[in-house]
Amino acid sequence: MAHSFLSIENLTQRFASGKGEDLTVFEDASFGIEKGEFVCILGHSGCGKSTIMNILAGLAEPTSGVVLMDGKEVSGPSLDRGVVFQNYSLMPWLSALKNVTFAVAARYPRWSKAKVVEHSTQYLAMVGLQGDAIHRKPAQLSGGMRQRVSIARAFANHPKLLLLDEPFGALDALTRGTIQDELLKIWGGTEQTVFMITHDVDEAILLADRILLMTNGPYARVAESVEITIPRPRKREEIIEHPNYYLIRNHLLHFLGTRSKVLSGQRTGQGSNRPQTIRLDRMEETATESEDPAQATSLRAVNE
Ligand SMILES: Nc1ncnc2c1ncn2[C@@H]1O[C@H](COP(=O)(O)OP(=O)(O)OP(=O)(O)O)[C@@H](O)[C@H]1O
Repeated sequence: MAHSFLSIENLTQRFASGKGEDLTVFEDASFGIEKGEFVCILGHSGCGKSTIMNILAGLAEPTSGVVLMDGKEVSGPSLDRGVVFQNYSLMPWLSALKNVTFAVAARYPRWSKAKVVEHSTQYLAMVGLQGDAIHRKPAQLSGGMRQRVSIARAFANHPKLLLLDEPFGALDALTRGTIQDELLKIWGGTEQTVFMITHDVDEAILLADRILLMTNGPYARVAESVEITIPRPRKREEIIEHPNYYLIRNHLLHFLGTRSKVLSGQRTGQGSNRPQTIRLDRMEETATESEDPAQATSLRAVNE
């Protein structure tokens, strides 16, 4: 089988629980992400999303299994992988601009100082930060502004893979909406691949090409890969009008509400656990033979 751009192969994570027995967070998890894809992962608290993210970032080692990016094994952090966490992780003693230039200068050591500043300023402007604000230190910025700085910093470095761990979790709904739009705009203009953790079903539908659904832990599984069959560009106000919107949303909510528990702890035996591909598309079905509107729902499950 040809490898994806990002290939997660038989990833297993166990932690010593302190009571003598190990905690198996997930076992033999396998999935791929293609170049340029925007993939979100949804699952209940504790199922292992951040653990997967940390392994992808090279910040943690799995108990067994490998992650390949462009065919090469991921080990240790790299400038090819940009990470945005919920808690901003900005350097408090540097201005917003310097937080970005610091990273850009490390990524492009041969660039002149002027070019580094120009490039960084441009990315800050893309997330709506300009003028006096970019010379302020993180403590003098609002939470939303700080999060914009970390997003600008990550994007300005053109990582091949952008890892976002609940990047908008701490923001109010309005700011969240604005930054989601900015993120889509920047991502749309680049070749970047995005992997994002979120707890927000609507955010995932708005942003993702595919949503990975995890069952509850321990022995959590990435059980499904749900395609978002809503064309881009997507607008927050219009997306809910799309015939597939509630179809997909209900499927996700049902999984999170019921099936994530039912499927939890079910071990599928030996070998890699690949998610089932789910494609829900009312349009496909209505465009073909179905005459009964109640039947005009296509649910195709394809084993990868
Ligand atoms: N270093 C560690 N040592 C022991 N157990 C750990 C460690 N890191 C994570 N865990 C456990 O592994 C499980 C998965 O944790 P993880 O943070 O990946 O979950 P999550 O899905 O990201 O949760 P949340 O949505 O709440 O952030 C949890 O039961 C957690 O307690």
